[in-house]
Amino acid sequence: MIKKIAVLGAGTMGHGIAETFAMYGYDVNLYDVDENKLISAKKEIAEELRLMSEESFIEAESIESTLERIHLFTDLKATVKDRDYVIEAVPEILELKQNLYKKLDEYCSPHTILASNTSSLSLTSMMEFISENRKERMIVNHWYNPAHLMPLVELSYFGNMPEDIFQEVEELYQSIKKQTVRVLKDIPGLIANRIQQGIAREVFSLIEMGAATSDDIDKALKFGPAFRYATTGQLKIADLGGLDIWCTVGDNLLKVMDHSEQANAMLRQKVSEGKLGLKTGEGFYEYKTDEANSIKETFAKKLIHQLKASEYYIDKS
Ligand SMILES: NC(=O)c1ccc[n+]([C@@H]2O[C@H](COP(=O)([O-])OP(=O)(O)OC[C@H]3O[C@@H](n4cnc5c(N)ncnc54)[C@H](O)[C@@H]3O)[C@@H](O)[C@H]2O)c1
Repeated sequence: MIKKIAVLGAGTMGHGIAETFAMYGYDVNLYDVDENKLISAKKEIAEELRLMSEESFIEAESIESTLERIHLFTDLKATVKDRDYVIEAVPEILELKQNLYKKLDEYCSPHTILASNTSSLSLTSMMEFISENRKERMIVNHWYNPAHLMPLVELSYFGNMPEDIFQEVEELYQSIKKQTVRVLKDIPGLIANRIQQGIAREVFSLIEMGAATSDDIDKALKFGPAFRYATTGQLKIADLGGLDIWCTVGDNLLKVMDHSEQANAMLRQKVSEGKLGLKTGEGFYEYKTDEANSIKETFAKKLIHQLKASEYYIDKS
């Protein structure tokens, strides 16, 4: 049974993953090569817990004990030596991850399960230098950002891991109230990122052709397709509407929609001009320098409310 967790990399994803396991009572060792990252991660976790408590998602009294369950490390061997489950959220560089797994294979106990939060690297390539026995205990567990608020975790189900070990991982995620899905093929981007890129490609194309303002395109998504996607999903929606209708509309529309195989040209232009969004004050919208924190807080609050609402429609089967 998985009890002791290690999270490697305390950045955008790692801090939120550590926070989530600790919120649900797990003992967590959080490791980073940069000590400053560990310090800022702990501060960020405390802030996020405060907001969740203000929004009545967690009890205020639980914050201190949650923080006490997260132990900070800069020594990899010490981080993982007694751990049952280790999840890595280090930068998306294949060699870096391969080297890390080589060390983990050596430092971890034979029963330890090794998971990667990779967004785009194949499990097969990350496993290249590790022992055959450990390959049975390696898995991709892809979380969504922000990790402590987004329910989805995609689990690779590629056949390398025996069923009983896989079920242990699934049960781990059930115990922290995540919605897992099994991804059956080792494909770049797994499932959710591919769907998201498909939507983003058309959204960027619509703004490029001047079909509507940024605000109206976002509203069309939020109050149109995304509104029902949150509750029902594309395939069930297709069934509800009728596959014949989807077939006809697909024939009419898909040929006039964006087919490009690269990132959108207008998006690339904005990047080259340094317009990177909130962090530089301009992207598709403009931002005042002092409003970044309140925008992020409002985003997090909305997700907390969405998370509470999802109790009604989440798949409990
Ligand atoms: N950011 C996202 O939205 C997102 C979403 C899902 C998955 N991911 C994936 O999660 C992983 C981490 O992404 P991130 O956005 O959190 O990155 P990040 O840059 O925010 O954090 C990475 C952390 O790893 C640390 N690090 C660097 N080398 C290390 C090493 N050898 N050992 C331990 N720590 C090391 C860095 O100091 C940093 O704190 C990547 O594989 C990424 O593709 C990211």
